[in-house]
Amino acid sequence: MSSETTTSSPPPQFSNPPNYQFPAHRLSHVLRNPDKQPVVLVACGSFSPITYLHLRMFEMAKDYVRQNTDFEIVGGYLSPVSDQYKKPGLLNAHHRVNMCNLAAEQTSQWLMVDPWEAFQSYQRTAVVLDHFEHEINTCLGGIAVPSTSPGEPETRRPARIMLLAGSDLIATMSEPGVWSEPDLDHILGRYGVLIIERAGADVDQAVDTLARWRHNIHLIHQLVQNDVSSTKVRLFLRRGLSVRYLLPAPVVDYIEQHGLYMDDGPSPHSAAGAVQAEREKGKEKEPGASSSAAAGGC
Ligand SMILES: Nc1ncnc2c1ncn2[C@@H]1O[C@H](COP(=O)(O)OP(=O)(O)OP(=O)(O)O)[C@@H](O)[C@H]1O
Ligand SMILES: O=C(O)c1ccc[n+]([C@@H]2O[C@H](COP(=O)([O-])O)[C@@H](O)[C@H]2O)c1
Repeated sequence: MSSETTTSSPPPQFSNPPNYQFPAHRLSHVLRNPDKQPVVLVACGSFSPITYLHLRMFEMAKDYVRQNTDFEIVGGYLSPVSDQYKKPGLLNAHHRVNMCNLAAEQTSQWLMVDPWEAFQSYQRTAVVLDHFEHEINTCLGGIAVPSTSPGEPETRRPARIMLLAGSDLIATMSEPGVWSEPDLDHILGRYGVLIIERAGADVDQAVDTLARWRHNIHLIHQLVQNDVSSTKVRLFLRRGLSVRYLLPAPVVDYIEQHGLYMDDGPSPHSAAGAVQAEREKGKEKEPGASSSAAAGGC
């Protein structure tokens, strides 16, 4: 087992949202190349709404990893943040998760959406990465490595969990008071990060400040500059402008169907849509039920 995935601390206790099941339907359970280290990419963010750029981040990371590292990507996850993050423009988690699912299932062969952090209290990114480590390496037992010679038993190798983020996020890591020092050490020292260059964020300065973890920070340049953001998409929608071809078509259709992002906050439309979304899933909660998180086992 590599040092990155070994821990001496006691196993973490996680609280799962009600009826939670870790999505692993697209995880590659067997490593294609036994000489490689399996890696799972995790993108944390608001995804309000998800754009093509969020999806492109994974493709850029895939190319980078293939060309520059000894990793093999075995899974990619979008992890939408909890409603408790309370960022302006943050739509109800049910809608954000639904839109991410539409985008992942209908435009990609390998991306998955983990609703674990979305459907509960706010979880720090360090804890989110620990959750993936727990699900993939403890509960699922890591990734199978095919034997290279006849008679040799199959072995299992822990997947390395890595954060995938835009350079604006890494820039916040050197802003005082945003991230705690132990969390930065945990995220960058233990897991590592793949950073997609983003116009307007001074990535070099950010990485200089985080120099002690430089070996675990991979910078990926955008060869085709794309500065679409969820903020711009929300602005377009408020002004009645088209967002088609900035987002996957099923996401645009979903936004139109539910009348989302027509004003600054959660609109009566979107609130009604959220209740409807809950009903459709047959999981409408009783008042106060949100605190009934289940203890997270395997
Ligand atoms: N155009 C982009 N280039 C590079 N990274 C991006 C881009 N858009 C989003 N990201 C990254 O995607 C992740 C999730 O982002 P988030 O959901 O906050 O999107 P956003 O477009 O920045 O949202 P908002 O505009 O609401 O702040 C973050 O790591 C962010 O840096
Ligand atoms: O864990 C932390 O301390 C922490 C501090 C700042 C931001 N984050 C995460 O970073 C993501 C930022 O998303 P956004 O939309 O604000 O760019 C979101 O998933 C947050 O939970 C996490």
